[in-house]
Amino acid sequence: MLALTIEGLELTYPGLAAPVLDIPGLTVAAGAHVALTGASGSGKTSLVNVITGMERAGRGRILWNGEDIALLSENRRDGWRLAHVGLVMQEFHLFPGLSAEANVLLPHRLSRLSLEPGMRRRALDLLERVGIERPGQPVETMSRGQMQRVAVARALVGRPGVVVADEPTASLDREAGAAVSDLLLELARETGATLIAASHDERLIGRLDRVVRLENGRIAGEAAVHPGEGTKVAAAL
Ligand SMILES: Nc1ncnc2c1ncn2[C@@H]1O[C@H](COP(=O)(O)OP(=O)(O)OP(=O)(O)O)[C@@H](O)[C@H]1O
Repeated sequence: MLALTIEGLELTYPGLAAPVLDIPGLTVAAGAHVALTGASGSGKTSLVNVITGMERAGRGRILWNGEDIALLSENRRDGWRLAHVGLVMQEFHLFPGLSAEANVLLPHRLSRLSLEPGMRRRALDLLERVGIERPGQPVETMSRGQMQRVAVARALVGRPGVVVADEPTASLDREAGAAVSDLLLELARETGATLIAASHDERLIGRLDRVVRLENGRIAGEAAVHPGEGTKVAAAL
């Protein structure tokens, strides 16, 4: 499990008057379950991109268990991400022409000569737990909600130290959204993974233990959440 410390983060794009992210400091304890909330355009996806090393900030330190990923070369950052981060992005980045099962295993197949023992069994188990009945189905023939569930299974198969999810329930109906939230939380607990989820979904936010709200790229409020009070806390921030 990984702890995150952000120091002096600034992300700026050319042509914009103000930084898209301006976060002097933020810490997330190892094993914490944190919701990132905020209006559309407040910087949630940008923050997800920076903390996972997909975007390099102009300024600041992004420390995971003390290691500043901002200092790593692109190759080393890619390797670090594969080893430690389970990612669920808004665009799922699944490979058409491959089955659900092959998509779940693909990042690990690409990085290693052979899969770790048990990985294929775990992939099938995760797909079953997210309600994918046909693991052999090509992903391009799946509904958006099914693709989202495949992306969640892919993020979790390698038992990452941190799971970072950007709107992981956005394409799902109530029932499927609840199943994906359950799975994210169950697996994070099982493996002790830190979970950071950008979300508008009150049912997911309500089950995490801390809410951080962004406004114009800045932290506008944060609070611990007691079981069952997430919606109230998120609304009050
Ligand atoms: N490559 C870019 N160049 C310029 N501006 C950008 C770029 N990427 C993001 N932005 C701007 O940064 C701000 C934050 O965007 P971001 O996608 O992080 O917001 P968000 O909170 O995730 O929004 P949503 O909830 O709609 O996904 C927005 O004003 C967006 O237009």
